[in-house]
Amino acid sequence: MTRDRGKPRILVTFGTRPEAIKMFPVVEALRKHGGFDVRVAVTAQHREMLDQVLAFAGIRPDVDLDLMQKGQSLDALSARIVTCFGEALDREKPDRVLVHGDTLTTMMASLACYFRRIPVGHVEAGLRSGDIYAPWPEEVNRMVTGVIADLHFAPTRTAAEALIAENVPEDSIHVTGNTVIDALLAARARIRDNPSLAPGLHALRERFAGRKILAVTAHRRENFGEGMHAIARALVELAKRDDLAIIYPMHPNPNVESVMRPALENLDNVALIDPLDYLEFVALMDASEIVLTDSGGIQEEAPSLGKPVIVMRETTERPEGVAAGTALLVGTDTNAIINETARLLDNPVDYAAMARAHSPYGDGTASKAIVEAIAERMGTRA
Ligand SMILES: CC(=O)N[C@@H]1[C@@H](OP(=O)(O)OP(=O)(O)OC[C@H]2O[C@@H](n3ccc(=O)[nH]c3=O)[C@H](O)[C@@H]2O)O[C@H](CO)[C@@H](O)[C@@H]1O
Repeated sequence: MTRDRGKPRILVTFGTRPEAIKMFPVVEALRKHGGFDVRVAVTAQHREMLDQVLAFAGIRPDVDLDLMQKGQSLDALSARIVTCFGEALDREKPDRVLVHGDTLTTMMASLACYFRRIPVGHVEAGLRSGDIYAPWPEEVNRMVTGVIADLHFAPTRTAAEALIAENVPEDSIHVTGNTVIDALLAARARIRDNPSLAPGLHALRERFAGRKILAVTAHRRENFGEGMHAIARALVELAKRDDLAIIYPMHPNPNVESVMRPALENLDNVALIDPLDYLEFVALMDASEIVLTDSGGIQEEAPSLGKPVIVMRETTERPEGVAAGTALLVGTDTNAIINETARLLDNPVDYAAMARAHSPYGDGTASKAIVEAIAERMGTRA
């Protein structure tokens, strides 16, 4: 390991697909700045889906802890992260660590930094649902990280206010927009320049030509059990419409598969497929009429593409989309999912009101703002 002499070392860390999507623009912006020795450490809390994003972003991690194990419990995984990431810190000796969001990687990496008095910058800080069990365990993961971090990059004013209400010093909070929009705009530009980059969708688009596409994802832990069954029933009912096709890239989780496969597998106008590469998923959202999801990141992305989002969750820590009129929080009530989707499909005025391409989550400049704030705090010149 060689140190880029004289430059402060920043270690960027993440472990899951959504974190990688939201952090690769930050890594790029730090490198572009030129004043930092930039290193990347992945815990690989999710292996395959993470690797796909790393390949797309052209990032080769400097440290790969490869921690994923089958059926990992939250406590065993937490213990492995704090121990192994701590050892990596002792080798890497960064001047600052950047973490993202609300995973176990986020919280346990922050804790390992705290034990060594290494300052932590928290990207996507200040999201709160107000309920420590929904989403679980993410709400507490991000709260603990917020207590340790000395730089908080809040994607929106609402997130900054949540931090201020928890007595986080205002001068440590920067409202930057969400880096997911930086990633999305980069991905969309790449596909528009070169549509052959998203080949997986061609066959599906041909199969469903003339139909309106609903893009669906559902895999949140809070929805396991009855929530998943209720979502499946709604999709079965919607699939009876012959003007529709449903494309559902399904998370490889038994709690999802065991419900969705029997319900949807044999329906003609439903494609239950493997998770898509990021570029393909962006192309799918772009090609769809409405997005139905319980995902966090997708609630942020779809409005930038002008797609109404039906959020199949009881609470959201992303209320900005609902307030801006681009997302509807419908929960997992079967009838509510069916009725709201049908209303949008059948009522062009309601649809147009939601589809106004307006994102409350930023304009694609979040990473640049984050790097400027770090450079200012560390007194680093380009
Ligand atoms: C409580 C909560 O909301 N927590 C969130 C949740 O993240 P999420 O719900 O956003 O996660 P997903 O839905 O898995 O990912 C979404 C991303 O993946 C892309 N995508 C999707 C389908 C596909 O087939 N191919 C893809 O490429 C898509 O465009 C988007 O960018 O957990 C994270 C920690 O795990 C948290 O940090 C985050 O707050």
